[in-house]
Amino acid sequence: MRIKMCGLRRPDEIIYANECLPDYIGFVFAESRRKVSGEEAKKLGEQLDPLVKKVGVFVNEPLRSLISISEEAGLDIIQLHGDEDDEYIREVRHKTGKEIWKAVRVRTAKDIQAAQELPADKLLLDSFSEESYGGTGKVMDFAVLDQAEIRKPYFIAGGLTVDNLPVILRNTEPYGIDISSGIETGGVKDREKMRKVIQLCKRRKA
Ligand SMILES: O=C(O)c1ccccc1NCC(=O)[C@H](O)[C@H](O)COP(=O)(O)O
Repeated sequence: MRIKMCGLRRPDEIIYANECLPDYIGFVFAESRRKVSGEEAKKLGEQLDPLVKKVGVFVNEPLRSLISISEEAGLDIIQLHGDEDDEYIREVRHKTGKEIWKAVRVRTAKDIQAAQELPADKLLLDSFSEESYGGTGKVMDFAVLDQAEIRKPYFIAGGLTVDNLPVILRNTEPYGIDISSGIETGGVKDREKMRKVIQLCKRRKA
């Protein structure tokens, strides 16, 4: 199972990622306390172990700006976390040639069914919140996953922590997990929590 750790924005957080080697780290380019610029992401990415892929998280970003950030930061994958539609996603693929993940803020199974008709490669199933598009630390209702016929590889996200991961992993079969708030203490990434998440997921792989 793949692991994405999202919202890294400080050099020490990159050091922690290099120590524990998640499959992906995410840079948030949307409005958020975790927001980084293309230039900051480029500098952080230069310190990152090349084994770890860089995912850029965007919310309804104007296409030109997304392309320019993607090039500057040397992103491997584009994660669309807003209300991006079929046409926009096709344009992103055409202009960047990158793998695309579409985030779904899940309320019902219908949200998932609708999103999997979009031309994205993978889905990232996140909790719904009125306040923010993502990174809320809110857990979704995982029962919804059983009501949807999910044909694309998907990540589960939203409020995952070292405490709830073992139970969630026992009851779901995702392609990967995505975690941000749950590996933070006082708003910054926590080396020990990052290490623990990797340990828990490896245990599941075995
Ligand atoms: O992380 C953010 O601050 C953020 C802001 C706006 C849009 C998306 C954002 N994050 C996207 C992610 O992929 C998060 O990892 C995902 O929402 C899960 O976050 P969390 O519940 O904090 O683990």
